[in-house]
Amino acid sequence: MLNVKAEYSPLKKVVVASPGKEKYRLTPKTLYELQYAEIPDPVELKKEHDEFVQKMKNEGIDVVNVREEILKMSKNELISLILESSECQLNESALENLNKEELADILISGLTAVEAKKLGSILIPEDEEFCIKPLENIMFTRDPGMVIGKTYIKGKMRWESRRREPDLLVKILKPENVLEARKGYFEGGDFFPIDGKLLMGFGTRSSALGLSYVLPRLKEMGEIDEAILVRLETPELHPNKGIGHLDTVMGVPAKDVIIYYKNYLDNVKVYLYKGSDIIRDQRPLREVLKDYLSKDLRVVNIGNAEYYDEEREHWLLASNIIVIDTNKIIAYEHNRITNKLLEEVGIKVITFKGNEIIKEGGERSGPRCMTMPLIKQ
Ligand SMILES: NC(=[NH2+])NCCC[C@H](N)C(=O)O
Repeated sequence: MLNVKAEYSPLKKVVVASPGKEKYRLTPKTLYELQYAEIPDPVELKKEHDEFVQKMKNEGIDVVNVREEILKMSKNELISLILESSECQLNESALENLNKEELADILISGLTAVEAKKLGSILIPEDEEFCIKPLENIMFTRDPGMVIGKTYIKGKMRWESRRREPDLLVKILKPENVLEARKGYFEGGDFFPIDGKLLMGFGTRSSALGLSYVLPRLKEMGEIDEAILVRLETPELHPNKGIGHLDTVMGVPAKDVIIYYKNYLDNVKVYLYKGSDIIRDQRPLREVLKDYLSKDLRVVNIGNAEYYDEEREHWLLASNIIVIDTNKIIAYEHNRITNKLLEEVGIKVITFKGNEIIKEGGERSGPRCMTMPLIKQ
């Protein structure tokens, strides 16, 4: 049973995806289309992710891992998904000889032309191609699906390399109430439920069309009555540089605390979805949020809004935290200034090292991106 009340509510059940063989398939040639900026050390990366997951388990959180859940699919289901995803003509009976672990791994980590040839003859002049591209970003479970109240929203991904993820997650998680985002783009990194309302970024990853499709439907379903919409601006719409999702520029660690990239957010346009209208609110986002979060909202500026610290800790994802309990979050260790400011306003910050995870670079990612809450109340 799904239930997500608010960004700042205690986390009870969450979806993650451990990194695996797909991370060994990044090369300078494929980085760009797979939305990466650098090549991480896959061994250290896995250790960092394991430590992060362990820290959630230590807090008694029920952690669902995509890599384990996918094994619950039948062999036939796995094979038909592989055939659907493949750009090459694969030999079905060779696939039948593989075990479930191997099939699941092909779906997530992809299939190179060399591997495909081992399964039967394929005609291809170059070996460096993928018959099935790796789901390089599956580790960022936040984005392809999201829960608000009891409704699961099946996302719609802006960039090609992630377009298989929403379907796969629905097949794995089998949520009961699914609202599918059918128009524009709609991604979880922009999506912040706040107790019957929604705070949502758009313009870089999610789009205005995505919002105009999903919001009225959420309202009809009784999951929201209003929404605060933040227009994200980026110098260049590019799959792996510049500003990405809303969670790369702000966080809501408690009902009365926000983490805020001031230099950027004070200049973005804010709209309110009320009644059946969308109207511009001329105030800076931090003022608007006082009406929705708390009159006594405390704003923790990234890097204390000191230019060099602010720019560095923004780039290293200081806003990208996961709330695990009331006034308790998990954050990257390396954002020391912002973390200290959070402690000073009464937030307990549990940290972990993410030196390889952060090399994803691209449109930036951190603890929030690596979690999809199923129960948060
Ligand atoms: N919610 C997030 N900030 N997710 C970050 C995802 C990073 C991933 N490389 C992408 O560009 O899709």
